[in-house]
Amino acid sequence: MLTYLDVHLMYTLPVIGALALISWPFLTRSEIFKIALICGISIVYTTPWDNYVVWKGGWTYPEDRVLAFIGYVPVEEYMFFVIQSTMTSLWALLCVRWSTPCLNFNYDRSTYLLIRWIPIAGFGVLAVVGYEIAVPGHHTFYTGCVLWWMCPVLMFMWYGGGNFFVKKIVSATAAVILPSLYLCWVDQLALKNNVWHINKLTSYNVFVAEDLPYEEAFFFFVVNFTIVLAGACFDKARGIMETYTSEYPLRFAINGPYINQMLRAFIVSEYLMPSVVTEDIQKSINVLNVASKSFTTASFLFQAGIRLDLIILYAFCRVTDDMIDNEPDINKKKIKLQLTEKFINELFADRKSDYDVKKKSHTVNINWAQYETKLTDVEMSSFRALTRIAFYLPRKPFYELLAGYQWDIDGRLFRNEADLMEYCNYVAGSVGVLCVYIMMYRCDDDKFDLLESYDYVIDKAQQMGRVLQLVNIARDIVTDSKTLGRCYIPTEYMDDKQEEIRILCDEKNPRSLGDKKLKKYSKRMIQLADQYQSESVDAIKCLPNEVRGSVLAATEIYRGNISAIKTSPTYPTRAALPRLHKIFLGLYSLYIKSNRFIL
Ligand SMILES: CC(C)=CCC/C(C)=C/CC/C(C)=C/CC/C(C)=C/[C@@H]1[C@@H](COP(=O)(O)OP(=O)(O)O)[C@]1(C)CC/C=C(\C)CC/C=C(\C)CCC=C(C)C
Repeated sequence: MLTYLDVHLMYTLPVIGALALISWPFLTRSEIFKIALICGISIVYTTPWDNYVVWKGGWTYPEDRVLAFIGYVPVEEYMFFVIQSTMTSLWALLCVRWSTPCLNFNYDRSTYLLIRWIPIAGFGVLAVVGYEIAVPGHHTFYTGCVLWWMCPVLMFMWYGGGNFFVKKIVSATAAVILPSLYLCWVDQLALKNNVWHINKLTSYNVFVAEDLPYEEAFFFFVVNFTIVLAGACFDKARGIMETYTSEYPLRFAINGPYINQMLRAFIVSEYLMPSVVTEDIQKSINVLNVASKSFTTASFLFQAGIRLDLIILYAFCRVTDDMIDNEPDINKKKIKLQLTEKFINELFADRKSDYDVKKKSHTVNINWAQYETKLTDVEMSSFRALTRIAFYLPRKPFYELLAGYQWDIDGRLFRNEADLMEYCNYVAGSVGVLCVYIMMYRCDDDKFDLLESYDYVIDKAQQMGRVLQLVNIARDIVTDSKTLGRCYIPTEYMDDKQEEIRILCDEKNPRSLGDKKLKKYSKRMIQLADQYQSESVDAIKCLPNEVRGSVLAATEIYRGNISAIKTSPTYPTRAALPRLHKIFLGLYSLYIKSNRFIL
């Protein structure tokens, strides 16, 4: 005999367990808060309704199939409120987390208002109709009860989150449909086994599948739609706060002021916010997508707020690097570097020391006119985007990055590994430090602070940056020579220094060195990278919990280039792992390898 508890033990709880296992790397504090909030609201809002419907005979439970009743409803039914909310929210997380929230903002006023008000009017009418037809004992009762119960909530949520939901319609629909179909199947099983009965007098007696009254399917779809919409409202509010940091300055925290800010962000219409911010972000994302498949793949493993700021930082680093690399005239290169330095000076003009950071966003006085004439659209966008996150970043790493660019302009050669490491520190150690600041500020724990381990972590983040830069150099010997006439190989590695430098930097014909030599140089730098990697990787355990797996995965995906070099019989040009291999490497690091930093 199947009982209601068996239904949970066999069909709902194992699914929640499996979904929790799959989604745990993405279950940040704010995601857990969101799910808990949805569960809490669902218990409070559904309890009186469910008791009312059972009292009026909408459905019944044989006493021998349930543990006990609280009011008119069995305890397993109360459990179900939490189970359905959790199951659908976890599944929705897996469906919708991949896109950057601000890209789902609708800035067009007229379509925004139509998408907002037409469904709200529809829900309003349905609520009234539902109330009218929810006559106890009548076959319209069940349908009517679902309508008057859910439609007012949908009206409220649609006001703030409807447009956001529509922009994510494909993933949001998948989030609604699959758990609804699954619950229909479980329900059908329970109905067949007499775990509960739907009253024939208060329903239409229309069956969508064998033994499954249409009202049951309708119920699951409507409730799951409400749960996914509630999640979308939360994500929209967070997206607004993380995109418009000046207007919404508070960091994530579970307290009154933050929740108040969140409500404001939920209510606000996206079209009232400046769309240029999102356009800048879109351009930064394009820069990343075009420039680096490794970091594009890795970026998806971070929660939306951290991902966004990492992308902004990436785009700034990439365009400033390209501004210099792609400019053939040496004098123009210098002018571009000066311009970037001027911008950094203006951006950090109010800092008292190299590592001084601000707690809240504030207006920065930048004379944009002088940049507009000299920078391209994409460059301007990445400069502007950085301006919105710079308040919590220190200035020193930016100056180090510029010092690295200066080395490139000067075409400096590296005599030995010490020179190589110094360069790597400038261009990538600096980036490692900035990544740590982003993760500290944007993580879901406003109390998180590195305190005692600060120097250690910063040191190791620089080291990890150096590791990735070494991989980059070991991979790009051919491209650096051919496109830039640059050689980053320490000259102490070379048998005939002058000749090889001539071939690489002047002749730009790296292939004439032969695969054997190119591979030899590459492998020496990879060895160095591996040694530093094993020294730095342990510091990951000092980072906020929610980013540990993602940081490991990001660095491992990039280091995957090493195996692409090693497994190639010749020295490949820009060796890279296939996309699927990168995804596998990322997931393996995220789920398995990172456990030693988390457990
Ligand atoms: C997930 C994500 C979007 C991350 C972005 C990280 C980021 C901001 C990278 C900046 C990249 C950049 C363009 C820097 C300019 C100098 C430069 C060229 C550096 C090389 C990067 C490679 O980028 P590229 O565009 O060439 O990519 P492809 O090879 O074409 O795929 C570098 C190799 C530097 C990268 C260095 C880091 C990302 C720092 C890593 C360190 C941490 C994350 C800290 C870890 C913390 C501890 C405690 C260990």
